Amino acid sequence: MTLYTKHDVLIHKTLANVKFIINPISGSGKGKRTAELIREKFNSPNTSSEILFTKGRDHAYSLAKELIEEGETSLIVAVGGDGTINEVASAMIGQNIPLGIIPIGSGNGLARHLNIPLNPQKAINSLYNAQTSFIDVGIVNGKQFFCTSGTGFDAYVSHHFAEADGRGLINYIKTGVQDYFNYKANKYKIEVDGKDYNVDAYMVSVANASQFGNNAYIAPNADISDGLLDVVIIKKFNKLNILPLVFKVFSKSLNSYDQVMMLRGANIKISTSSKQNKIYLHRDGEPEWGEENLTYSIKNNALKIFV
Ligand SMILES: Nc1ncnc2c1ncn2[C@@H]1O[C@H](COP(=O)(O)OP(=O)(O)OP(=O)(O)O)[C@@H](O)[C@H]1O
Repeated sequence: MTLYTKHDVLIHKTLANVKFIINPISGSGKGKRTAELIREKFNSPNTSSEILFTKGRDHAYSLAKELIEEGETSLIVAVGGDGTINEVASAMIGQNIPLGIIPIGSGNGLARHLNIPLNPQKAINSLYNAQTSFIDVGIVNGKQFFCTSGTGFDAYVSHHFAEADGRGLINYIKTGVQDYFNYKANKYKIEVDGKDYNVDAYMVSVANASQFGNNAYIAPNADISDGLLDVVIIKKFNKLNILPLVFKVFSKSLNSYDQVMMLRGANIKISTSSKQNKIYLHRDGEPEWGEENLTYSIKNNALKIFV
């Protein structure tokens, strides 16, 4: 007689009807190969699975929305980078169906934070050992983010990266280096849970997870289910001193850099001024335009995940 544990039963139920939403252009384009690996692994008669490819921006959101409305899916797996995860997860907030992740993006910040394997085969296999948990959802001006958001230099780079010829880490570094010498600091008024700060800064990041991706730890102590957002302000500094800053970002020690200010709170307002009346913003690395006043809040443990 076979004895099944509670965990076996959970896995069996969650993998009974799995839908994979794949972004074919994420990262360096591993989508098609990952689809083959999924087909090989999910070919047992006990599980039903389907693979859907996205066709452009926001398509992952509408695919996930349709799957939820149909009501037959037991698990939706986002196969892509942070932008794809953002679209799929935005449709799944407050739902009972959990989100799985197979990271094939350029930065994979959320997947790295959650310790999901970056090798597609290992990430697929890890679904068979996954557990259900919940993470917070960040909101900026009414729209969701799950990893990081912010305004200033990181948002400026995200706009130019979206226009670059290719994706992947190398293109991201090229864009960042080109932008670094053009970008100028701005004055910001930042309110965190009712307390005001006035700063001259290169960027103001708001983090739910600890990193942008590629192990660039912008908020090394961020906790993804504490109901709080980490606000990281990189104040104006001598641009020639970039190397110690970069070193601290990649060694998880940005909090010890003297031109960095770290705050934490649930309700955050960021105000600045710009000649165009709109400012560079990003949500999970995807470029957007924000108004001169940004309002951030958080929904505690509003997304069910299976990782
Ligand atoms: N078929 C498609 N063609 C072009 N763009 C697409 C397609 N499907 C989705 N997109 C868009 O691709 C963009 C990038 O996706 P994603 O974030 O997954 O990859 P990435 O940027 O390489 O990884 P990361 O965010 O981890 O750095 C998103 O804006 C998404 O909406």
